[in-house]
Amino acid sequence: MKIYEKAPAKINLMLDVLHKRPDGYHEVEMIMTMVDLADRLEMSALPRDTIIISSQAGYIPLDEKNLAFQAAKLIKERYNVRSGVYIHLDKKIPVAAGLAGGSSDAAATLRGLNRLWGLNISGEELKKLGAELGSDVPFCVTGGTALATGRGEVLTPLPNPPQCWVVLAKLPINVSTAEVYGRYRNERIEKHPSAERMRAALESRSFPEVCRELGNVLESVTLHMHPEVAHLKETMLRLGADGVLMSGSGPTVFGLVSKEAKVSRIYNGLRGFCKEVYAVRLLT
Ligand SMILES: C[C@@](CO)(OP(=O)(O)O)[C@H](O)COP(=O)(O)OP(=O)(O)OC[C@H]1O[C@@H](n2ccc(N)nc2=O)[C@H](O)[C@@H]1O
Ligand SMILES: Nc1ncnc2c1ncn2[C@@H]1O[C@H](COP(=O)(O)OP(=O)(O)O)[C@@H](O)[C@H]1O
Repeated sequence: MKIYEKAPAKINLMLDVLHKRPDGYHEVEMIMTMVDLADRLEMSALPRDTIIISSQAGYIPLDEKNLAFQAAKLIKERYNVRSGVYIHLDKKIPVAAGLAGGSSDAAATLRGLNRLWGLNISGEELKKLGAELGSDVPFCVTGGTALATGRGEVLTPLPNPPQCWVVLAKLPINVSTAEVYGRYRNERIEKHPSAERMRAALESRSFPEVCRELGNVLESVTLHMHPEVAHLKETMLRLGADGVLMSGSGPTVFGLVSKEAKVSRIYNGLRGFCKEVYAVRLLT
């Protein structure tokens, strides 16, 4: 039997950092949603007690460093599963981009193996397992749109944003999430984004208000280290995007666009100097 799971990318509509915790993580307030840019996972049972990962992407680890491997190992150990699994990852989400590709693969592995091995693990339990793998994994288990607090694992469902186009652009820069959080300083932020106001914008289903409330305090770190990301943001706005923001710790920048007619202009304008550009819909 083969099980297929889709692992979509997330974007952060707002991200605020409250303070650093004694455990080294940062207390955050984020509103996240999914976009229709997804990895695809194929899982099949193996008679031998082993986990094998393959991928068409040459640039991700295929051993125990892979988050899908870690998810499979965790579920096997916790539920005493003796059979093995072969997982093929068809990677479409750019890696280390602020789009939670690895986290979404881990979440899809948890969902898929729950089905493959008939374990009947509840959604709540899958989220708890996910939190052991990474702060963004619990959100990726359920998807939709949510307010994430704590270190990202405490979730409150919210209404989806009004449907629109999302243009994503990633410069060939590597950004480490740990380094960005490590360099973050609260006192450098003039105006923090507001989870309350973004929530109100989502509840009133107002696209202009969603665009107005976009904000991410981690931009203060990544844009300082890589000024070309700020240039990318400006270009996207100039080309006509309705709202523009860096996702997560970056470096991917996304633009929200309501009118389809504008999308190809923005896409083509960006392709001039950025190789990785995607035009997708929100996953609502
Ligand atoms: C910034 C965000 C925004 O959605 O996403 P990405 O840019 O990674 O996609 C997340 O907070 C990232 O979540 P995730 O990528 O799962 O992080 P983890 O693996 O749990 O942690 C990686 C490292 O980031 C730091 N970290 C992460 C989360 C958090 N709330 N505080 C932190 O300080 C810690 O140094 C940790 O060792
Ligand atoms: N299945 C996976 N897909 C992508 N990256 C993975 C995976 N497993 C482990 N990684 C590693 O996780 C790191 C973060 O990748 P990713 O989740 O794509 O980024 P981000 O946290 O910025 O959204 C990368 O350094 C990558 O090598």
